[in-house]
Amino acid sequence: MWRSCTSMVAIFASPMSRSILRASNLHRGLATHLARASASAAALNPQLPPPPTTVRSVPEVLSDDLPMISMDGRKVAVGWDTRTWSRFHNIWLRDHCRCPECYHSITKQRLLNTFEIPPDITPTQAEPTADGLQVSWPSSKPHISLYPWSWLQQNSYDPPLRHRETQSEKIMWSSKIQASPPTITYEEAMAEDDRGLYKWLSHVDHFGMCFISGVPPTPEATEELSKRIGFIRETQYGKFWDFTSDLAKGDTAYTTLALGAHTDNTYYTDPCGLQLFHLLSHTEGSGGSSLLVDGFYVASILKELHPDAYSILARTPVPAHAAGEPSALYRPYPTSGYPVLGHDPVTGELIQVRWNNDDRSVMNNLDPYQVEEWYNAIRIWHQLLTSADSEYWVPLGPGTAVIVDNHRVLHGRSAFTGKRRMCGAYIGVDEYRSKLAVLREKFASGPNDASSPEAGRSVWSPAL
Ligand SMILES: C[N+](C)(C)CCCC[C@H](N)C(=O)O
Ligand SMILES: O=C(O)CCC(=O)C(=O)O
Repeated sequence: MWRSCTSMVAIFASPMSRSILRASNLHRGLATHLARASASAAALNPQLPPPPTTVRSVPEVLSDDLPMISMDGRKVAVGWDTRTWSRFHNIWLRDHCRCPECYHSITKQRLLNTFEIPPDITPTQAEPTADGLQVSWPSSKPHISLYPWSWLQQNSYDPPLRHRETQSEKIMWSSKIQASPPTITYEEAMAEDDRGLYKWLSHVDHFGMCFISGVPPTPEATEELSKRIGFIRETQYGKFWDFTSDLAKGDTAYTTLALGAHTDNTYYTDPCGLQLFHLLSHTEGSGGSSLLVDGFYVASILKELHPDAYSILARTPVPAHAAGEPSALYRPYPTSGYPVLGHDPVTGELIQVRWNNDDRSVMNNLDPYQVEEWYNAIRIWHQLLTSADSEYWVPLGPGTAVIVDNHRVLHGRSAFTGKRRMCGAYIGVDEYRSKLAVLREKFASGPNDASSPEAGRSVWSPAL
């Protein structure tokens, strides 16, 4: 039902965007159109990171068919097959020795003093063994390092053999996702074996959001649910929030006004990673429906249809502030802010959307020759964000919470009347990603991960 390619796939796309995507055959096409568009965007604007690099895959090493090894004085080359060799600098290999003398097996910290390695260090021997590449180093007392084959393949840099941090599959969505939104039950999320928690965070990782049904309609239960992921991030709004339209805090969220699609915390250097909402009650009035928009989906359409607009949004920093509380005046550092579309400097992939037009400060860093171009770009961005194809309107209610990836999915609400009580919490992006990484170790570690529940995290874990 859902298809994916290496990094992003548009699903639940509507006719307009689907025709674009179908034109180039979804599987390959999306990756192609994203790569092509990022290549064109990068060509337009050198400040953009390079488009995603292509990587080769190599055969798994079998004990009866060990790689070839050669040395040239500065590097050790490993021949995976006749066509594919990886070259590792001697100093790089010595620096990455993970024997108990060089690397703390519990804390996973380097013990070796990198700066005592002679710049021209050269192995006395490098040979293939069933367990990996064994390198003997010259020293007053012999030092032997062993590098597992899978670790060398994972960390090959000349050439790159696979994405170091394989970008997990992002399943992009339009308003069509209302037919079958990612959902888990409260029981699953709270189950102590963490399988449901892993399912929950996997949905968030793939979709950028997930509903939780069957949540007891209380702030206490909602807070406990939030804490299943990690500690709640406290801000000027408090820790766990339980709010209504009383301007208890100096922000329009604490009014009855409509809020357009936005991401929170654009005024922080480090916007929160996740945001959980649970509508506890709404009486004596109407409206207050919730809005969700997949910022990655909209950005992929912007890139395809308006690469110049994408490019200027990817490179123009946007200042922001939270100044409604007398005791607080938040601005990001540097105060010039960050672009609407943030990219991984290594892979060139889109990794963050930062957009809140209400919280935006004075645009006093614009290139005078690009002022109208920037406004044209945000106008197109806004048009795409607010199209019927993009907007997923969902009336929340007691018992159903929703969590969103605040780096990808924009949220908002329609104006309302009456008494409306919303509660929720922020979770930091690193707390979210750490919990997901630990759950992946527990439930999805592959044969090469070298970690195990019994032995614990290996010093060769691909995450280190
Ligand atoms: C979530 N909570 C109601 C506590 C605060 C909302 C803050 C909204 C702020 N304008 C922003 O976009 O970050
Ligand atoms: O009240 C709502 O439904 C959402 C409020 C909001 O957008 C926010 O708190 O960031």
